Amino acid sequence: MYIQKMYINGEWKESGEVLEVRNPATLEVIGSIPKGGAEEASAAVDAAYQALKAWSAMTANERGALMMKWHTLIDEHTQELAKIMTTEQGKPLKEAAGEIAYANSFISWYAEEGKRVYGQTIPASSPNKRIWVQKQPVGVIAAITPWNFPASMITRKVAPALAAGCTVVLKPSEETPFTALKLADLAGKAGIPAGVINVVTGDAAPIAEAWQRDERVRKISFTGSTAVGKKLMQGAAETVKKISLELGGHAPFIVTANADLDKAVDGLIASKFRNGGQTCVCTNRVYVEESIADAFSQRVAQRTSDLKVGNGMDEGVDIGPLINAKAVEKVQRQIEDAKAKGGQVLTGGEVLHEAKGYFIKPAVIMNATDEMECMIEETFGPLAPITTFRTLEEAVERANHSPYGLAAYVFTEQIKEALYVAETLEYGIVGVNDPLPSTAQAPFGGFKQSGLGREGGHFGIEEYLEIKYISLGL
Ligand SMILES: NC(=O)c1ccc[n+]([C@@H]2O[C@H](COP(=O)([O-])OP(=O)(O)OC[C@H]3O[C@@H](n4cnc5c(N)ncnc54)[C@H](O)[C@@H]3O)[C@@H](O)[C@H]2O)c1
Ligand SMILES: O=C[C@H](O)CS(=O)(=O)O
Repeated sequence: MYIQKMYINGEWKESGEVLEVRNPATLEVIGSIPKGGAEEASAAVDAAYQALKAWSAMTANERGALMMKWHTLIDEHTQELAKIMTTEQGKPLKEAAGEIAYANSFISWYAEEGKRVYGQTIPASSPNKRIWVQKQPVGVIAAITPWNFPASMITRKVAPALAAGCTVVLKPSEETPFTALKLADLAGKAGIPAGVINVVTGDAAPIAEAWQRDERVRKISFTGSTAVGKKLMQGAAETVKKISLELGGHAPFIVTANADLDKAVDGLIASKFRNGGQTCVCTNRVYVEESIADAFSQRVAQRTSDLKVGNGMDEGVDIGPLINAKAVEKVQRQIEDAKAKGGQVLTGGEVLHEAKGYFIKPAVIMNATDEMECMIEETFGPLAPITTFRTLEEAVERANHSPYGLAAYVFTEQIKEALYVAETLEYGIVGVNDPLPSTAQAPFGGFKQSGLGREGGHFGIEEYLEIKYISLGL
């Protein structure tokens, strides 16, 4: 089921040592990947650089047609890919299949968008000149991706890059490499030429450092923690590489007294507990207008306690394991800190010791205060702290009081409230009565320390294009 080799220049490669990959639900070793390093990283750049000229010389239609063949193969292999994802990442099978469809939507969307990379003609100020602007591919792209969305965080970079005429060297997370390797296998089978997509597995730092030093790599596209993003941003300066950063988040979820309570409760459950709370746009703080706080919190607690925790391969499971022991410990630590600061646990927080995997019951805490760790530090797990507010101005001010600015949510049926909050929140993505705004046609990205650049929509392909101005003297 698992491809356990690196994909460089259209060939499967091993290297001396290996890294084991475990199933977070059972702790069983499910396979291993080559522990690639600087040498393999450089070989991948050789391949991508070699392939660049021919790939960028193709028309957008020709590249798009090959991307759609890849799309078809991914669609045909959805169940196999979903099973690979669930066993290496833990999310329930239905969520994994949903992610494959979401990942594939970037391929089909950008297969078309590549045909809409338009330039510009500009009226010259001199009669004997003609001036225009055209867009050209940036070149070799180095992509580094996280474990929480093992397919879509890859195609959200690779699809626009390929459509723009770029070639890619990719390092997936060592926690979830097998989905990436299967996607690369299907790309090769679709006829995407050798060297256009290369996947290097192994120790992140030496691979990234080799790409940072290599002048042929013209852009770093990273999705992951803010801490690592900052390191990559510093490294990119050495050779003035372009950089896209999709980093951490700490989403506020604001519920006003004018909200439709059913919508707001459903919305919080969806936004908070998707992927076990391990998404960058998961709600991290809940602000509820004082007058409805008790009713809202009790309903959220009931719905949360009804969520089924277990192995993602099992029917009816809503919440799989977290990715590792550190992730469970972080949620536990934040719950203990909240309790010590006056928080009241309405449900959840118990670690399932009887199960071998990294399981913790989803938790809801009332009487949260802004001094609690969970209200400041990204939880990246199934914990919903609820606090109250009296005025919208207070809610927005507290919601904006964060170094993060990725996603935020507001639930109200009052249009003026919705507009006021949406327009004053300092976040790159605002869901108004919508807990799941992410989609291929819209720009995804953050303000502040949540990142630089956008992925998705036409903004997403511009990240992989250079602007060239041509002036013709007559
Ligand atoms: N904004 C987004 O779109 C988005 C999406 C998913 C996850 N995230 C964020 O990612 C974090 C969780 O993912 P994670 O634990 O995989 O993040 P992480 O930063 O630990 O790892 C992300 C990737 O970076 C690699 N990496 C680790 N150390 C590195 C180094 N020193 N140099 C180069 N690469 C290195 C990892 O191997 C992995 O491939 C959370 O903060 C989450 O908010 C953001
Ligand atoms: O975790 C980060 C992902 O970008 C979440 S989403 O699936 O794109 O919403």
